[in-house]
Amino acid sequence: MTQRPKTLFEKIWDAHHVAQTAGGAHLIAIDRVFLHERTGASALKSLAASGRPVRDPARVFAVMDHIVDTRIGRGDDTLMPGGSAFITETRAAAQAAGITLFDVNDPDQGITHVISPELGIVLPGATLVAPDSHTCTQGALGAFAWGIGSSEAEHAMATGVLRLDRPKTMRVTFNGTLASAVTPKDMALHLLATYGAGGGAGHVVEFAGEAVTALDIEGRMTLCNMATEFSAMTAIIAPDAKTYAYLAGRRHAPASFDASYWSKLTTDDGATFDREIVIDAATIAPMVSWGTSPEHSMAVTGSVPKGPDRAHAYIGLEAGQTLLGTPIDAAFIGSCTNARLSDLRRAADLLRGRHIAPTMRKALVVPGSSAVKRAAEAEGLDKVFTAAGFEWRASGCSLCFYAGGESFPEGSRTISSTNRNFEGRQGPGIRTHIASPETVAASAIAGAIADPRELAR
Ligand SMILES: CC(C)[C@H](C(=O)O)[C@@H](O)C(=O)O
Ligand code: SF4
Repeated sequence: MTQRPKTLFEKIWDAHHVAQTAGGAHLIAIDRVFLHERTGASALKSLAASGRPVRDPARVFAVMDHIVDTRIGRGDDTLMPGGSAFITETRAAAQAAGITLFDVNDPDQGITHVISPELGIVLPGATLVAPDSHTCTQGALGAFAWGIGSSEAEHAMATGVLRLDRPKTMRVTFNGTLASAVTPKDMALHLLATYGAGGGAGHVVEFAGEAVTALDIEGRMTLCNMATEFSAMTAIIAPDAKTYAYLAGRRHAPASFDASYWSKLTTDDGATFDREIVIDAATIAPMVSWGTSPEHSMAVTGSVPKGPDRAHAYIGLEAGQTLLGTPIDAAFIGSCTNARLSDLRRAADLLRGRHIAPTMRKALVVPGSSAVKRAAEAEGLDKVFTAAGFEWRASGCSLCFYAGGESFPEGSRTISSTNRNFEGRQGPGIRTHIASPETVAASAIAGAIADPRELAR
């Protein structure tokens, strides 16, 4: 009997399906749990308080990324008022639970979704959960990886399973080839601008097509990172030879990949999705957000569309205005979206021998992990950034989100390689424009929103 064709997601789901409850929910086996200090300590503490151990500590990892101070020479002190408690409590709870902790000054420290792939913790065909909405990033390795709440994290650690309603499936196919200076960030913003921030609600989104296969693993992570901005449960990309080459030799990855199993981790011909979207990659331009939702995004050369009045009022841009040439005060290159080595290299390529505009009030680069920082320094990228007028920091989430301490100068209009441009996301009153690292670099040089293609020529 031939088997019904299955999507990649269905194969991972079926392989991890433990049972179905009387109410119709499913119990899914969880291979890895990843915690960070912003939400992790509460899950660990609540578990300990209930007298239950972590069922299998070897499958649970924690890192300090959200609250840590990214100024060089840090300890447990942080700019967030009261923030040190997140760090010290996570450390104590992680040690008591016997899980692996990447502490503040650990050489493997970094943003959760950067270090999990870097260390080979997330694997093709595996399930991974973390109490963080951008866990979808890790689907780029071919895992079913999704963000959960703290109480679900507690449940997963105690039992090794989670209760789920079966998500719907969607395939987003990017056919053709990206134009030069167009990046995975632009693909994500194009998808959001076209189909809306609610477009993926309730779905596991498989990204497929030539333009996705052509991406390197770091680019695939950028694309998957923004699935949560699309309201998707998560995203996934079929693993291929690039995935295996990326993972080879990573500390927690298996010594070899069994081709007979791993090569089956693809969507079968004839498998069906609840929804399909097809995009011609060649039509995508460098994108910048104009408003206060990632769906408020547009081609950098376009004019601002009519959106909600409140978004126009907050961002201070009218419908019909061009974005190009809009003065900016600050620039940020960082986050789990766009702070991997390839991102820093591409931004540095544009900044080499140039300087940010004298009107810029703050510009900083925060590497996605301590390993990325070391690798960038070994290539001299830190020198390129500092010579261009950027601050060079230690790794962490930093100004991707406002934790209550550091922000941009009051009233700043900021261009940022991050994933969220909500009101107040980077600090009270801060106006955020999200874009690729190339567009951030080009705009910092111009002191105004700029088209990276102009510099790349
Ligand atoms: C603090 C954390 C729970 C949050 C998330 O879940 O995404 C943060 O990482 C973010 O990007 O807003
Ligand atoms: S870098 Fe930003 S988006 Fe990513 S986990 Fe940290 S705060 Fe969230």
